[in-house]
Amino acid sequence: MERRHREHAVDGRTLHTCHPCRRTVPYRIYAVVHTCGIVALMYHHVHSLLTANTPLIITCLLLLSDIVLTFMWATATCLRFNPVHRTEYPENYAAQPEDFPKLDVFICTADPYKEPPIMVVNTALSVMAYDYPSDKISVYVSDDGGSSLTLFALMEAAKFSKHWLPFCKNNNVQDRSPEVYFSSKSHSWSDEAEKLKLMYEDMKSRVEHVVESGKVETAFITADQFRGIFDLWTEKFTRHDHPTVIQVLQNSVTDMDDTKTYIMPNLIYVSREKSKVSPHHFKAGALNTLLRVSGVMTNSPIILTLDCDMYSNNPVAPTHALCYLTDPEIKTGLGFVQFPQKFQGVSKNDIYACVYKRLFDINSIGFDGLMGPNHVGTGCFFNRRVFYGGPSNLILPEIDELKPDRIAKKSIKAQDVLALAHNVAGCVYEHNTNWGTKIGFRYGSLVEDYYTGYRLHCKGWRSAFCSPKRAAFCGDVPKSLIDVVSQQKRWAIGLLEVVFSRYCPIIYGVKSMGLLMGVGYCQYAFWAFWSLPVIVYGFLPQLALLYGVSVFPKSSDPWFWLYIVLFLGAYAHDLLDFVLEGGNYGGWWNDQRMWSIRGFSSFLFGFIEFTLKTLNLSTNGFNLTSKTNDDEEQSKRYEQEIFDFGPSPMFLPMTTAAIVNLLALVWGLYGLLAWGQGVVLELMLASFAVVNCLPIYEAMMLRKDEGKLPKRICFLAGILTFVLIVLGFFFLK
Ligand SMILES: O=c1ccn([C@@H]2O[C@H](COP(=O)(O)OP(=O)(O)O[C@H]3O[C@H](CO)[C@@H](O)[C@H](O)[C@H]3O)[C@@H](O)[C@H]2O)c(=O)[nH]1
Ligand SMILES: [Mn+2]
Repeated sequence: MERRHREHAVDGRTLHTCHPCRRTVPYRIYAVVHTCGIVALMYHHVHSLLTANTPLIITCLLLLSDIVLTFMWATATCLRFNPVHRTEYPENYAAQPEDFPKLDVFICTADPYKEPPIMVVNTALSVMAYDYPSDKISVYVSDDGGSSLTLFALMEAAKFSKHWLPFCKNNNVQDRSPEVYFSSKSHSWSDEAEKLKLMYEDMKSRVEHVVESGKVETAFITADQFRGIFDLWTEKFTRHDHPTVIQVLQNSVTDMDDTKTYIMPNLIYVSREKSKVSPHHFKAGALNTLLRVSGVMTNSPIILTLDCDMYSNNPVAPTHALCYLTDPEIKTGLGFVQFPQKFQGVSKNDIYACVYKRLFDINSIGFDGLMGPNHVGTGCFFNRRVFYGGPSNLILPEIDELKPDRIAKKSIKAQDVLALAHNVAGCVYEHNTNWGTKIGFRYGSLVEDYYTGYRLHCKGWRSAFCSPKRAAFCGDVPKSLIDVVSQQKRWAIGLLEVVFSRYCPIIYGVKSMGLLMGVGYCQYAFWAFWSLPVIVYGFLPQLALLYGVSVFPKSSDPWFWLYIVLFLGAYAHDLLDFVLEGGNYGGWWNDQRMWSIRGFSSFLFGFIEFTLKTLNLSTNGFNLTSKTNDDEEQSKRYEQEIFDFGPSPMFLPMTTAAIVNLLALVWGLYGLLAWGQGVVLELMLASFAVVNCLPIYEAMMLRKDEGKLPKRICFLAGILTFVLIVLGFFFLK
């Protein structure tokens, strides 16, 4: 069989190759089989609707759920249509140091207490130390928390970098986040390393001390040039209301290490102006400010965006991206190169399914065979031009200094450059401009990453997925269930904002990008809709079982087998996707469990909050995911893979479902033994749910630790179960 293997070479040297996954053809064949199964199922539903031998409400709800499942299956199938794997050969990238393009790195942080400044420091250091000409790198840190603590930490980072960079480059260190390097046990320590370690610990304790004490004491400021800056933090300065602060902490033109051998990259602290009366558009707003500030100062053609918790783990990551971004054959239409988010410190079987294998790996290679992966917010190299209109229609910004192809020649410390930088970071700057609508990161959704990437694809830009063997970017995962479900609730709301906008992928997306890309994007957009089938299948058949009503075909009925085949097929397919992309079985099991947990919590509550927001009954913003884990008990539970619940109404529906399923199973088994007749499918479903719910029963009854399910939730779930059973009496009997 013909295998389409594509190879891209410049001057006879291969920069990257792309080949289709081997599973493509079997997947396509199976897709046809599964489609036939679904058609049959729909026929069956319509038939039961017409002949009405089960209560109407049951058939309707099941039909509706199956329509959602079918739609979601179709979206997944689009992304299984042509998955590809790419490889880059950074060693073949032959540019001389002076010919490397300039690179602007954006790092976002927003709260020194949820995102410890020492973490921001490590992220910044990891990119400053890239194997890349240092005079070409400019690191911009956006601080939406407007915190002097973060600024102080970055000053310390600048000082430490003068030792850290030479050390990494002389010793070819691979872990360029000092925290990771110094806590790893896998290498022997030279004297030099020991000395540096002390220096790092010293810096870390200073930073942590300052954060703890909540303010920067003058005694801590060692460099005279920075002494006056902290005076900006007056009484009136709050995180929601303050002037712009832009501070050049390191300048590649003047700063070198102590031995005067290495040039230091630019490091710039930016905290945009905030005022309670101007909307600031969360992260998208922060990134747009950085786009303009960096545009005024360095205007590099290539931009890397990072969240403060994603340090760079691979010193040649930028060269991997350059293999695509500088390839003359594809570069004009190439908008961005996306790396997957990878995580460290994940428990053995990833209990909360936080590595998001489907999101970051499986779907990405699926998209990559079409127009390219969606943007996931961090670890992404952009072509600056992408933010200014489609590949062939440039939209000019309001001032010449921001034109994407302008070459910035002036010093970043020049008075007029700094003045303009302050101006473009002001909170009224965007009024009556195209920022957020046609230029820059797009506003209007809490998932600005998904939304912006989507709009760029609609404009005709392509992207490439780059996943080197040594992970390029690593971050932390949330370590308690409440953090996980809250994060995903925010995502669900953001995605619903896209669905109910004029840019809904099912219409606008399909029109602009074609069927496969458009429907593929729906996989995320319609995420919250999963809650419907999850809830219906989690309650309805079980309640019916309690009243002896059978909603599925009996085991003697040929339709019975259709259910079995569709269920097994869908789950086996999912498992296969997972394992072929390097997952383990335990991880898959937890992933599918988290899927149903999300359905009962994040997605359901996302729907509710989105509705309230639309009706103007509530305003909810961007709730940061906490990145501190100083709760030792909690960390221990995470390592041991014990669920950590805690008090939240989001756990109520799933606790109720756990109780209902257990009751149904017991009742059904009793029926089977007592009367020798059983409703097999219902029983199978309930047992599957009960096995999935084991940690919930444990957390309700057997545990005493802080992470158990609070009594109040168990009690309410009991009441809710009772209510459902009573309701069932009226609707199902
Ligand atoms: O007003 C804000 C809010 C957030 N952030 C930054 O946004 C990033 C992501 O926030 P986080 O709380 O870590 O959210 P996650 O859910 O972990 O992030 C995922 O989802 C976000 C969209 O909801 C994307 O922006 C992220 O890249 C993606 O990793 C962090 O660096 C924050 O500092 C800001 O700069 N300003
Ligand atoms: Mn994050």
